Amino acid sequence: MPPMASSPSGPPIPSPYVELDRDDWARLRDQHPMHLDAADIERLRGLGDRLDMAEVEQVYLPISRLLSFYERATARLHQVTTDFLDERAARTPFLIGVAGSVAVGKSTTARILAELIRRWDTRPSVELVTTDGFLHANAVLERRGLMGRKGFPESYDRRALLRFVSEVKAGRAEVRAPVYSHLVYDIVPDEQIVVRRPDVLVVEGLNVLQPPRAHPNGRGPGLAVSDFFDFSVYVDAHVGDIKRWYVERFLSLRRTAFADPESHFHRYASLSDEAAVDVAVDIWDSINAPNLMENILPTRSRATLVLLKGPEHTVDRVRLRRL
Ligand SMILES: Nc1ncnc2c1ncn2[C@@H]1O[C@H](COP(=O)(O)OP(=O)(O)O)[C@@H](O)[C@H]1O
Ligand SMILES: CC(C)(COP(=O)(O)O)[C@@H](O)C(=O)NCCC(=O)O
Repeated sequence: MPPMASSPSGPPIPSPYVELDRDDWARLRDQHPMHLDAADIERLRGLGDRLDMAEVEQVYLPISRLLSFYERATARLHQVTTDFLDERAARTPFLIGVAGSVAVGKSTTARILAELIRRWDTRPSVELVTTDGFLHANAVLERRGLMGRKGFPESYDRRALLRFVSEVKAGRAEVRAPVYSHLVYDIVPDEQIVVRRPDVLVVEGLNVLQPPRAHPNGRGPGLAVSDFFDFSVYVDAHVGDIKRWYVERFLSLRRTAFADPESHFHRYASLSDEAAVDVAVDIWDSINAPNLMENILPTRSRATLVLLKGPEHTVDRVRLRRL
């Protein structure tokens, strides 16, 4: 059972979640078909992730089945509103948010969900956008003294991200998103992702479940990106495990991405293991851990579904919102 929220007075508030272990969750796949093979999974798996065929079948196929029910129910709900307004129903994309810490494996989760949805019988068109494209460029972050705060809410152009998501949801024919490069550690000038009225949009990023900001003129909070989500997933793990995955990934990146002279981290390519661990731990402790504790973890309770990973990077338990 999921923990009950404790309150300072009175009986505990019942949790809106039901928590299942992996075996019980796996049964909920029912007859949902598997269309991915080992090569697809290899292609979709991020560096350091342990995703395998069993995890896709036991964890992600039940999610895909649930999402197909949500998608149909959401379309019907939308129809109710347009009928009520006596308007002609315009198609609106189904939006899914994927949140969680740096190095927890959000991008693998987002890619696998996108791929499974593409293979539904209805063959929906699916786009995937990561929020790093909405980070301010390094030049702006430097000017504002925010280079050590990359990934914190204030390091993003939140208005542009909100505009992007709301325009896609409104069914705009063509909406553009900027592109970030992990290699150069900056926004790529003149490059954009063009989103053309997909049936489904997956939005992945650290801060996609952030609550709305207080309005500067005191008129109360405005809209948040998550207000446009029809479903959201938070990828969760113990902070000590995530830190270890971050450091291990940093060590492997020395031989791959950092070896590229274009890489922002190229100077770390030739570091010894000990020195590389020191650098990775320093970046983790000074940027990513405080961001996780202050900004990301507090948004977990806003997710529809929480995937709880064990020390081996595998999803061991699933928590689904039912209230
Ligand atoms: N310095 C880097 N150079 C190249 N690729 C990177 C670097 N840091 C992260 N990546 C890649 O970027 C992707 C997103 O990483 P991250 O934001 O940590 O999210 P997550 O691990 O939750 O998917 C991952 O596929 C990761 O391997
Ligand atoms: C680019 C990121 C902020 C992630 O962005 P997201 O796509 O989640 O919005 C993050 O991967 C990052 O680079 N953080 C800065 C500290 C570090 O180098 O790990």
